[in-house]
Amino acid sequence: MIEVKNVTKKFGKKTVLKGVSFTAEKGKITCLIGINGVGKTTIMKAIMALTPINSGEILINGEKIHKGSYEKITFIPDTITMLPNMTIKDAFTFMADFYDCWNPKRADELLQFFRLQESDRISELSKGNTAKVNLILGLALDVDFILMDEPFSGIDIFSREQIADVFTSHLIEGRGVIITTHEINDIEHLIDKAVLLDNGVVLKEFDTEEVRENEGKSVIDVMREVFRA
Ligand SMILES: Nc1ncnc2c1ncn2[C@@H]1O[C@H](COP(=O)(O)OP(=O)(O)OP(=O)(O)O)[C@@H](O)[C@H]1O
Repeated sequence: MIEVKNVTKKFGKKTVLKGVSFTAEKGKITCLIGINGVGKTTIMKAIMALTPINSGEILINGEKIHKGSYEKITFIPDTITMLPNMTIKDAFTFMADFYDCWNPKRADELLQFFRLQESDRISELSKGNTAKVNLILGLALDVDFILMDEPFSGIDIFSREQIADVFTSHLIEGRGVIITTHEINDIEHLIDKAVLLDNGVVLKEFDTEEVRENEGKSVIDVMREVFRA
């Protein structure tokens, strides 16, 4: 489980996270939802210890993040980190050299799933295909938790649908996923937990199935209630 406990984060004088708490479980998809600039990426970076926090605590399977945690958790940013002149094959080789937990079989399976070729050059990929390669590089790591920053941002409907299909496939099963989005429509039916954020504060954290069954409400219904209150 990932536990984010009362985390605050300042950039200069600006407090961006104001006591953020929530949990994300293994085997579930947790979605951080909020408009641009509310602090979603900052939370992801804080979980990965890529940005220092001012107070609070973040635990991964009960432990503070340390060097060894990077074999348990990975972060897929919203831009690709590979060099543009690399082919997908080069990127896979780089990942295999760098990470002990790289799973080449799953990488190939994902490549087929997205109908991409190993010889495709990163610089020549469309925006949608770049997002897919980025996703493959994260999903092919055998880790417990996968953090994805805006995986659906700025890509066409068919690519979005294909990426959504991955979320319901065996390629993700059993792992904990945290996604950020400001656009819930495509993934509403996929997520197990929603964390509604505004201005560095968690307004509501809820189990989507529970709310659907007990209150007959969709995630969007709850968002309307909370964000428009
Ligand atoms: N390195 C930084 N230095 C100063 N301010 C920063 C830095 N990184 C983020 N911020 C500020 O922190 C706030 C939250 O940014 P963050 O990127 O976490 O938001 P977000 O919810 O992910 O937004 P988006 O949906 O646009 O990606 C913004 O006001 C942003 O300008």
